Amino acid sequence: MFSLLYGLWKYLFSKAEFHVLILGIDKAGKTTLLEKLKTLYSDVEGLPPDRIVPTVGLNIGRVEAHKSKLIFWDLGGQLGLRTIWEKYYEEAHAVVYVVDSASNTRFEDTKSALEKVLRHPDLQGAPVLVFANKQDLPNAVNPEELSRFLELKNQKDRQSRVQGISAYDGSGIQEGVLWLVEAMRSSKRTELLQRHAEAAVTL
Ligand SMILES: Nc1nc2c(ncn2[C@@H]2O[C@H](COP(=O)(O)OP(=O)(O)OP(=O)(O)O)[C@@H](O)[C@H]2O)c(=O)[nH]1
Ligand SMILES: [Mg+2]
Repeated sequence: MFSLLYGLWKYLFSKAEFHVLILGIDKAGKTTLLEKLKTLYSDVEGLPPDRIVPTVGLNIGRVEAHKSKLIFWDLGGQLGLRTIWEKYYEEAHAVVYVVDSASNTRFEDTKSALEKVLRHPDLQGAPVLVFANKQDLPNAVNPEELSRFLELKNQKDRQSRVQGISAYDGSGIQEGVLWLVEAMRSSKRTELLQRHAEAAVTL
């Protein structure tokens, strides 16, 4: 009886928890974004951009947004560090892929790294939100153009969206996060991860 009531209580009142991977090649602005997310969605003031260094390990940010707990994992994007990304795929509900919209010489690199991420079987069905970052720069490519270049429309088994943002001034971030939470709430992958978690508790 207790477990039934506890289950009902949990269902009604506990907040859904989602793991979100922040990926993208080096210097895209992933850690700057993570720190901005902390400022926007938690009591903790994130680090200012001039105190952020290239990521070698893992940065974690826990925030609450739209009645959900979001745990962001930010990994390093340097070529030699990208092999670590896949260790986190299995447990991720979704991917935020950050692109430096003002660095067109690196668009091919960013596109092939993204394609590799989305091809991986451990990320099957995971919604992907591309943040076209650095929109504050005058030479930034707009999100529509970037979307055409990345050919995300070809993604049949997942929800995807490209959103223009600036991790400096925060513009566009909340709009993107709202989309992401809704996408995760309705995705089959979330159901699957939930079933895995329940099975692990029963064992
Ligand atoms: N103009 C502008 N610069 C940005 C923005 N976001 C990040 N940057 C700058 O871009 C550079 C790289 O930012 P990081 O956040 O360290 O990039 P990263 O993707 O975490 O890089 P790695 O950790 O090496 O993978 C820094 O000089 C930032 O200040 C932005 O929205 N606008
Ligand atoms: Mg970083």
